[in-house]
Amino acid sequence: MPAPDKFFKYIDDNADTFIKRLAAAVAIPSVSGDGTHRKDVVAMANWLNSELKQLGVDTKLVDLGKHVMDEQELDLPPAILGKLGNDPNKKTVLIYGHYDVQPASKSDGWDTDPFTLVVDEKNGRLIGRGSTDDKGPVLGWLNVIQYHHQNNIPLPVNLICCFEGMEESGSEGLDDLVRKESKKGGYFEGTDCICISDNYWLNTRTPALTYGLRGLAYYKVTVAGPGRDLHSGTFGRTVHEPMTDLISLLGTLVTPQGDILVPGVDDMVPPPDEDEKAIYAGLDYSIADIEGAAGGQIALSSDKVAVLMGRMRYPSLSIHGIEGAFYGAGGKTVIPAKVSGKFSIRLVPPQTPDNINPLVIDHLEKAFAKLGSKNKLNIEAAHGGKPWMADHRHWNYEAAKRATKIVYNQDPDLTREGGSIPVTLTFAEALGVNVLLLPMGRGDDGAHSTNEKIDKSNFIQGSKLLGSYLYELADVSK
Ligand SMILES: C[C@H](N)C(=O)N[C@@H](Cc1c[nH]cn1)C(=O)O
Ligand SMILES: [Zn+2]
Ligand SMILES: [Zn+2]
Repeated sequence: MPAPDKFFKYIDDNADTFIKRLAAAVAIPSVSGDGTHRKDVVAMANWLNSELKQLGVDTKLVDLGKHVMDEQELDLPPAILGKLGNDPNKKTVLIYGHYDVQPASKSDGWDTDPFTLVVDEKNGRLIGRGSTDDKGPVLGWLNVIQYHHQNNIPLPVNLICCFEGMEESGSEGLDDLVRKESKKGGYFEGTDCICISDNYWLNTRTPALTYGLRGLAYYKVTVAGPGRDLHSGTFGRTVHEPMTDLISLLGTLVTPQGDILVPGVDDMVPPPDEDEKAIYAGLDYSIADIEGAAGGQIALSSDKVAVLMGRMRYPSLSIHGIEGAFYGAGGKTVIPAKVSGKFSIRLVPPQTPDNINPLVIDHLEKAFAKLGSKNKLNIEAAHGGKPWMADHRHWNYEAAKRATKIVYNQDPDLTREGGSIPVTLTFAEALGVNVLLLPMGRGDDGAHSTNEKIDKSNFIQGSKLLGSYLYELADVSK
């Protein structure tokens, strides 16, 4: 049975209430990667837990223990597990999402306060940190549940929820929980399939179903020598400078064309055959889409297939920042005593952090030795995750395809995502069931960036899509 018209109408009629709830979520700065915000991440967990309870979901908060971040021991934010429905005649779907966000501050270049949701009526946009990644999609599920709860209508499937607060910082603690609860008698027992709404369409017009994610290996490389910051007039050309060493090292990692210079990394990936290239050629995507989303005419190639392969099926190496460097206004003439470069590699099969880390460490050590510097080098392999691919011919995808057709009157693009959701593979392996990624937002949403947004239509139609997917799931043959 398809989702009833009443459901679609309810979502439209309650759009303002849903946007208010999104505003309340965005207002909690649940930045997992910054220890000073840990209490906000926990506040966000409590808020989400209470919203779920009010909607009739039977929830519990699970303590994930402690971890060390930036030399500080911190409590991990809890995972929220929830259940709604327990009918043995219905399929059981596990939904996952995250309630933490990337850091954001007005000084990064936001036009408005990142933690105040701005409703831009003129352009139909909801702007704020987490609007598309991943508070909007998580609340999309709540919108669906609210319709059923308020109207006393059972969901067409049994629902198991798993929401975490550390996804943007390596999902620490979650893998163990997922493995434990996937065993016989565990909380996730009986799961037939999984759905994750935490990525984006390729463009701004075509809905997508996603069957692959890149993995991630994140590094912090530190160069230190002087006992404190130095005057460059007094010490310039008299000492080995950490910043000069670090910049030289970072310069050995990747070319401006994106080729990875760490020996063995690019070579690990087999080239595509003609059939695979045809898949990329068939996707609704253009150079204007990537340049529009990037906000500049800066694509590495004018060939759409090459650009798509760079995002979906090749590894990439990005340099993110330098800690300890002078970055303020004015012309401070300092030699920083200790600087840390941060970079990451997005991984594709057969790459994993375990087989990539030794290559990166060996390369950096050799490159540093060549500098002949007396400074000290420290390399930290921080968080990471393996890449993931699913069978997109599975009934889970069929249900999502039908739902997309109903809500958007369009067939979805079948995509592989360039980003990473580390726990996806853990769920797939631990439960042995199919995982579907069902994105809500558009390719130009600016996740992780300044002025992150979700279009109001994506939030509202996306909520209909999630609900409709549950109805199609109930119908589709296993
Ligand atoms: C695709 C997902 N919404 C996402 O943004 N994942 C992050 C995960 C991550 C890892 N380190 C920091 N964040 C990503 O792909 O960067
Ligand atoms: Zn993210
Ligand atoms: Zn996300």
